[in-house]
Amino acid sequence: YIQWGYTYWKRRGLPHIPPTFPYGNYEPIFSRKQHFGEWAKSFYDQFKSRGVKHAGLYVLSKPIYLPIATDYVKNVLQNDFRHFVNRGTYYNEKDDPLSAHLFNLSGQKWRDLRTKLTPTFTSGKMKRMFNTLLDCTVPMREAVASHCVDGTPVMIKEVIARFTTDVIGSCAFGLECNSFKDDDAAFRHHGRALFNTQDKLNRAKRGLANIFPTLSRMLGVALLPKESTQFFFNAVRDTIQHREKNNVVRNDMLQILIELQKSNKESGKPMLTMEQMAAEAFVFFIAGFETSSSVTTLCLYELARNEDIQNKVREEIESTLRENDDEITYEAVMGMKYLDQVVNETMRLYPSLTFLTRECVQDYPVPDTDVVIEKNTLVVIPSIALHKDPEFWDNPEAFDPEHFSAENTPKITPFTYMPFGEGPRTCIGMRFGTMQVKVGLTTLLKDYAFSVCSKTVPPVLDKYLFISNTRDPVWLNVRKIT
Ligand code: HEM
Repeated sequence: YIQWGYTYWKRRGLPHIPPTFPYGNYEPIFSRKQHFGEWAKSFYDQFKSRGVKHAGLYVLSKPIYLPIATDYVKNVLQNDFRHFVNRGTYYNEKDDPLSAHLFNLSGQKWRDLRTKLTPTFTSGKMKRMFNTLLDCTVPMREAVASHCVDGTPVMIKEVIARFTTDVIGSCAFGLECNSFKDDDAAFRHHGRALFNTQDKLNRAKRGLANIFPTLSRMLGVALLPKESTQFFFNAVRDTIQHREKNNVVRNDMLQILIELQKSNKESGKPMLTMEQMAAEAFVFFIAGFETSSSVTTLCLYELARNEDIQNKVREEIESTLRENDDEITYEAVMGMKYLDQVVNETMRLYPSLTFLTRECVQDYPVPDTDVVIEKNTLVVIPSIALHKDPEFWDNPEAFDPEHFSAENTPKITPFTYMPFGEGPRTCIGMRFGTMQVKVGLTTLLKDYAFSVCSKTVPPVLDKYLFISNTRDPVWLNVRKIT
């Protein structure tokens, strides 16, 4: 029966690599030889060199569809999105209520919630949150300054993770997280717990849930640590109750959820439950702090290795701030063109999600072929492979912000650069994430110069995580600019 299962793609006439029992094509992930994104890239590269436009893979016995040609990628993510509405990630509303958030939800529930939450991230709302975000840069700069005084290298990844935790805690939950004052501050503690890859039981549960979601739901598998679920739920409930009781109004995402709730009530539309509100605030936290922190950290790492590029960004920051009476404003930060190029190039080389997924929700005949992608098939789009494909990028492994210069940007082939995903399910927090990364970089680079030190090692992806988090700490030397 298993052997027959392994002929699935052959029977459909799709190019594939012969699978072996029991892992299918998934052995390098089980033996931790490769990160999932690197694994998907290695197949993309193999098929691409054979001139193949799409292919099939097996995760254990589960068939996976791998589009290679950019028009096929575009069909899945955008043109034929109605066939691929779901992301195919695991959630369990009953046993793991905080997992039922926008990132994981499927079908109509996702559509309804996406429409409701989209107004949270307009540029007007971003401007309203800008000063809250700016306040969070003060302890970050103090932490970096202390290393200039004693001349020790700074573990920049931890400093930035504390900054983004404070930012999201403040802008999503309306709470001061104090990540810099207290090494084990609650939000930072739970943030670490959520990305802890040392817990073997949790790793096994995660693997089971992603490969066999229906069985896992039946078994009541919950992926979030119970104490973290309780912590985030209480934080949201207590804050909402406090605001309602004391008529407190703040410029943050929770306030936007509260206002949404009020307008739903007035117009007789269905209200969000407290669990749903907590799940949304939670996803803003989990999707927002680690992604932005990785991008900022890896950007500083690349700038430390490329002094000329670092100097050029700093010159732009200095001249922009000079023209702006030394004030860091939303318009000043978002208007810097070279900074934008540098951030884009960081996300090309180190996308936070090295691959995107979609689940087929109704049988899909692939245009101009005899192949039909069946309902429930998981589609994997290896964005990192497209980001580094030599057909689309000159010198793809080099950190070169000129890839995004005014001259080169119009030449970028659509669907070969997707740091925030693409199509209707693209990142909802893109504006906020970009703003956060750019504010972090502007406030640090204007006063401090970064360089590599003896402890700096090239970033290696943590193979236990699906997102692209670096396995080792990132150490840099820092010097105050006089
Ligand atoms: C630099 C920072 C960030 C990066 C690189 C990033 C990247 C991504 C990517 C690649 C996706 C998947 C898109 C797809 O499948 O097409 C995604 C989805 C998502 N992101 Fe972000 N993100 C960032 C910041 C944020 C922030 C700050 C928030 C919220 C405050 C956020 C909330 C979400 C949510 C809720 C989704 C799911 C959207 C949906 O399914 O409708 N992200 N993000």
